Amino acid sequence: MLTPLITEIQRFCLHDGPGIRTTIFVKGCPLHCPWCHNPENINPKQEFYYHASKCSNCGQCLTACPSGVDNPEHDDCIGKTTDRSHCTSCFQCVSACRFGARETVGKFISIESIVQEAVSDRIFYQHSGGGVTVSGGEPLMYPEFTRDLTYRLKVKENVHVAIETSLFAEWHNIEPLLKYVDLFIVDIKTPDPQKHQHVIGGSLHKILSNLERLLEARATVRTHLPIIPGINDTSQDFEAYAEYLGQFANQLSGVDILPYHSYATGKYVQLGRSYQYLGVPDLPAQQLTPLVNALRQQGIREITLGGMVGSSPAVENVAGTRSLKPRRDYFSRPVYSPQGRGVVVTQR
Ligand SMILES: C[S@@+](CC[C@H](N)C(=O)[O-])C[C@H]1O[C@@H](n2cnc3c(N)ncnc32)[C@H](O)[C@@H]1O
Ligand code: SF4
Ligand code: SF4
Ligand code: SF4
Repeated sequence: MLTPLITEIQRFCLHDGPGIRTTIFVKGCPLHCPWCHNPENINPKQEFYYHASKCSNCGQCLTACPSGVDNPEHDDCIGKTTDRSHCTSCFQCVSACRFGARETVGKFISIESIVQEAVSDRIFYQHSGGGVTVSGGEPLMYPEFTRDLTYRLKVKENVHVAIETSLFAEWHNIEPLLKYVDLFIVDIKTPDPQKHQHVIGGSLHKILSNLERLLEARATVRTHLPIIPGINDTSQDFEAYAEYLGQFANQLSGVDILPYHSYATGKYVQLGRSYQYLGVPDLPAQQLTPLVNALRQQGIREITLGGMVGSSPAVENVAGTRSLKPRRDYFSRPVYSPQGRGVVVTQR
């Protein structure tokens, strides 16, 4: 069985499905969305973060590195650069660093341990209608692992299971999950097949065919539409999305519009990678009103800006994208949302 490295088991998540959830992030993805806010989950292998704020410039990592990064032509700590082309991922620099400025990303955790950690928050799931979400990276890159994990969570532990996926996978690896996954959250990154192939690196046809098969099988499905400047933010894109999804208005449980945000910029730097969207401002939620209207006209059951939040998807019914109010989450902390994150804008 191909087993993924895990980058995080994140508790008390409010944006990855209904209620309070634990989200499990697997490392590895067959696609490469250049705006991805989880860049640490794209490469399936272990990497390291370099935390500049903790670095004392002691140079121990350079001395420890066997791969020539302490060669005189490299006059600086490799962690500070975006060029790790000489790096062989031996992580001797991580061991050498006494200041915690270098940190490995991704570790193997047994399915038993993942399940144990996830079910420790069962009480919160029960009170909020939450559960566990498998995300990443791409869970379907590890079909047997995901099948085994969701089987144990659903059948043995009886918790609500969601999966966040691109659906870029073979149907025979998706079908077995129908028994164990309560909610499929499916990302449609552009309605344009050519752009999908060239920018993201996978077939849109395969993804949509899998989506339609899930709907035929009567799975519970929401779609995520990440709206990315220069990729899928024109009125033609919005119309294409609405026209396609409108065919399934009665079958989809909802559509979540995710405005582009740049909060992962720092992670790209820490991973020593360049970020193609550097300087691109976050997309204001107001700009997405035409998409909301186009989807609404097609009769989509529920539309949110930013995804589901809190104890129930039906948390609040806000008439328009402008009337964004602070809300209260499960622990009565106000949830302010400049982008309209998690606001249900329409429900039928
Ligand atoms: C990181 S992906 C992981 C799961 C799966 N690989 C997928 O693409 O759905 C989780 C969600 O984050 C969204 N996302 C990624 N980068 C984003 C960004 N910069 N702004 C807004 N949403 C983003 C994706 O569109 C997807 O809905
Ligand atoms: S060993 Fe750690 S603290 Fe010292 S230079 Fe390298 S990263 Fe910075
Ligand atoms: S992980 Fe890369 S940078 Fe660090 S010591 Fe090994 S080769 Fe050098
Ligand atoms: S498919 Fe998901 S995890 Fe993979 S690069 Fe795109 S957004 Fe990131």
